[in-house]
Amino acid sequence: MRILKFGGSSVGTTAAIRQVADIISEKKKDHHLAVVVSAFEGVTDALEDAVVKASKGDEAYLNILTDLEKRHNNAIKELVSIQNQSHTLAQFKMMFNELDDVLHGVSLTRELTDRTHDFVVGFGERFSAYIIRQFLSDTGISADYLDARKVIETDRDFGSARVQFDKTYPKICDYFSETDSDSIQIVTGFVASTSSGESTTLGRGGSDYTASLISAALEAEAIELWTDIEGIMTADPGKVKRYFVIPHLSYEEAMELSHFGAQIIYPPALQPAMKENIPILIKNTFKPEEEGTRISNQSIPGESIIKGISSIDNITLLTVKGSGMIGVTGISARLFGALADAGVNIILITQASSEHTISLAVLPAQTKVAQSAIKKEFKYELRDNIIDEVKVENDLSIVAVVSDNMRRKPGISGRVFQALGANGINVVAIAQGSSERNISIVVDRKNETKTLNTLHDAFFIANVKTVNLFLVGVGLIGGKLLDLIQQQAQKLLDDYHLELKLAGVSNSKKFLIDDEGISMVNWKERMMAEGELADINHFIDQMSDLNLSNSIFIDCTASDEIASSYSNVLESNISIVTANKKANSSSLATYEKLQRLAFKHNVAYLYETNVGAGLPVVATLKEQVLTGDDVMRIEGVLSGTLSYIFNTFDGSSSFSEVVRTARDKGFTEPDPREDLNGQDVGRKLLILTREAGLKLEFDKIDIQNMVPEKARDVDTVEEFFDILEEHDDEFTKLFEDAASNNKKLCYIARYENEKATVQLEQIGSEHPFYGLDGSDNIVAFKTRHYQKSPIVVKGPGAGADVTASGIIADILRISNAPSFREEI
Ligand SMILES: NC(=O)C1=CN([C@@H]2O[C@H](COP(=O)(O)OP(=O)(O)OC[C@H]3O[C@@H](n4cnc5c(N)ncnc54)[C@H](O)[C@@H]3O)[C@@H](O)[C@H]2O)C=CC1
Ligand SMILES: N[C@@H](CC=O)C(=O)O
Ligand code: NA
Repeated sequence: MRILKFGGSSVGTTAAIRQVADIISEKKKDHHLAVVVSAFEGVTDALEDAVVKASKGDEAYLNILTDLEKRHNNAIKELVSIQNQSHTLAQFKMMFNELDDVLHGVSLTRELTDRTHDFVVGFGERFSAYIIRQFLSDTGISADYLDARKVIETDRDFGSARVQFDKTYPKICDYFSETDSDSIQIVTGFVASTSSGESTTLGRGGSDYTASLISAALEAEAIELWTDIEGIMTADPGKVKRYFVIPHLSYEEAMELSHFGAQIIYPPALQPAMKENIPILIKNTFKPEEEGTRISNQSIPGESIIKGISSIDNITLLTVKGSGMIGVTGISARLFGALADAGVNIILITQASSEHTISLAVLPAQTKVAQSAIKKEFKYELRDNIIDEVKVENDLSIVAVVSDNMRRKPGISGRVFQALGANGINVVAIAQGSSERNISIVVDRKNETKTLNTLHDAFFIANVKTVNLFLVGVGLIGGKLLDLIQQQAQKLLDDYHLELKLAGVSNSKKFLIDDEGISMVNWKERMMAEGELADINHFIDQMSDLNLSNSIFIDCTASDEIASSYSNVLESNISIVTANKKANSSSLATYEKLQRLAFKHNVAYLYETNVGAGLPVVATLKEQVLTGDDVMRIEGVLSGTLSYIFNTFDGSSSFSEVVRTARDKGFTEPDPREDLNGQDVGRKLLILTREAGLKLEFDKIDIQNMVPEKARDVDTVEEFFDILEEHDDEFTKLFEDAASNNKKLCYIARYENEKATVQLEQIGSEHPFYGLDGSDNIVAFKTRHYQKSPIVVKGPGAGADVTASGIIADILRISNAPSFREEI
């Protein structure tokens, strides 16, 4: 025997009821069935509303009745064949009249007892079971109507009646043994009756309870709870987008998940079935082919370590502490006794190992009651100051990670806290259930969703992890970055389960933030249509308000303003990847502050492309320093633009033309004067010295400026080029001078013996930099470990492709942090 139960949404429309009939006729091929049904969706609430209104003399209850009658009559007309319709309508009318009479009585007496209330709200199930039974018979499925009041007996505590198991089970057994087993019993959910036949109801989870009782009495092989969702999810779909259906849960896991907010089943209602080890299946009426969730004591092979993550979004934490708590036996017993007496429901308890403090979580509505219960119980201890005033912390959430496996697998909590730390989530309190079946974490309410997502990503690693990108500056480099991400998207997804999502974008005119993601193809049209006026502070505020896990801020501007807002980004626990050199080359204090902030907030601050574009220059130097090496000299060609210019310029075309070509190839800064005046190279040298641990300021670098005086202050780049043209001959002369010495021009940055210089030099063929080609950069680090033969990094050091790939490399460094992908 299998017990099927269809909830309100599964019988909400006649189309749904037809679907139910299909499921039943399919199932009955292989099983004996009993079917429990809820009232049509919304009917119980309507009955409740009507009876309350009637008791207040509000005539509007009559309208509710009219609607209810119409709805059920229409269902009969749509579902039941013509020849059976009038009989069914008449039978229904009789039941309905009974309801009508009671409500009329209530409206006259203006009195609503729990007993009448129970009687009225149970009508919905009687109506639906009756109509469904008629419909099934009509379609050729042999079915009987069973009013559960006949078989389920409760005490007389109307409103919260308790089932009398010793009476109920035999009644169910007797009833079923006397019925024709080929006929399916269509049972009214939710309703029961006292020994003298007065109607009662089974409370929350009512129809589930009915199914559970019948299954326990008949020792059914399984219960199937048919609803409008596909099963129990790994997390609340409203908060975690990448949830999925949990294939299997133990009874204890199901209870634990429900305790912490997953409202799919009401475990007390399923207790009778669990006691008899009857498997419970959660299935979707509208997608019957889906597997759903199975709750049983038989685990399935290959189950994930964690089953689900749930949360309670608003709780208050009360902390009791004081010297009077140490080593005094019975304090917790008194505390919890007092709270129990006051009717306080304690959701979570943690005790410091020092025994000095006990914290407990309660629902906000119970804070006051709990506080005064504690005050009363510890009146003398409070007076004598051996227990402090109760500390109250509001606006907190509890997130619980649930699994049976915790008892067997070490390291789960390590993984939880590593993932939280990596996302800058502050943990207010921690508790592990005594069952060792859950770890509960108390966090600020504003971090609830982020915590859920972070943990979901950390544990369900077979699933995709999303990294949320917030890009500021979509010019040459930013634009190329978006192209490259799209190009790599499939591979990253397939090989690394990584989705790079554009969650925010800004150019100098507008910005747009959308946690659902912004298309990397038509971001611009959307941003210009829907976006707000560009404002970096608003951008950062909205980005941090979203509080998404795995967020990275990417700066592809050359802007000082953007650079000066990095500290706000890091303080919002968001990592930064930047191609912009302005922050790292401003004051030493700023550089150091940003490093400190990143460390403090446990986020990444990466800027490989600041020097040598995609070449691994910064990373190489960082590693050397971290391994204890000392940098003695830094020497290099650090400008792709200037390298290209002096590798190409041979007098055959004018100097200004070569500079234009460098710009067109995407090597130059937005303003090429920044390259020619040595500022860009100076910044890079400064950044390298800082990475090497040297404390240098920009003004200590001696820089040779190659921009003609007249061109330095003109407003536009075009004006600059016009003036540069006038000076072409001077550059030709420089080239010819060098050539006459068998040398070539090379713009070299150098740091040695506390001296930093950036200058144009003539170098001969013996010089290691002589053979540079195109936009090549070269940098040589002479260190204590590498004195005779310095470490050299060489290759194209400017251009959109190499720079964009360098930025992606930084993004991947952050995304693949161990907390995200580590297996236990
Ligand atoms: N071109 C190259 O080979 C390399 C460039 N870089 C760096 O990459 C950065 C970008 O360079 P490009 O893309 O060539 O410059 P670009 O001028 O093509 O793009 C910069 C974009 O940033 C936007 N922008 C400026 N201020 C803004 C603000 N306040 N808010 C939002 N957007 C703003 C501009 O409108 C422009 O579209 C620069 O910092 C550059 O030094 C780094 C390594 C190599
Ligand atoms: N303009 C720069 C670009 C890289 O930082 C260069 O030419 O090297
Ligand atoms: Na680099």
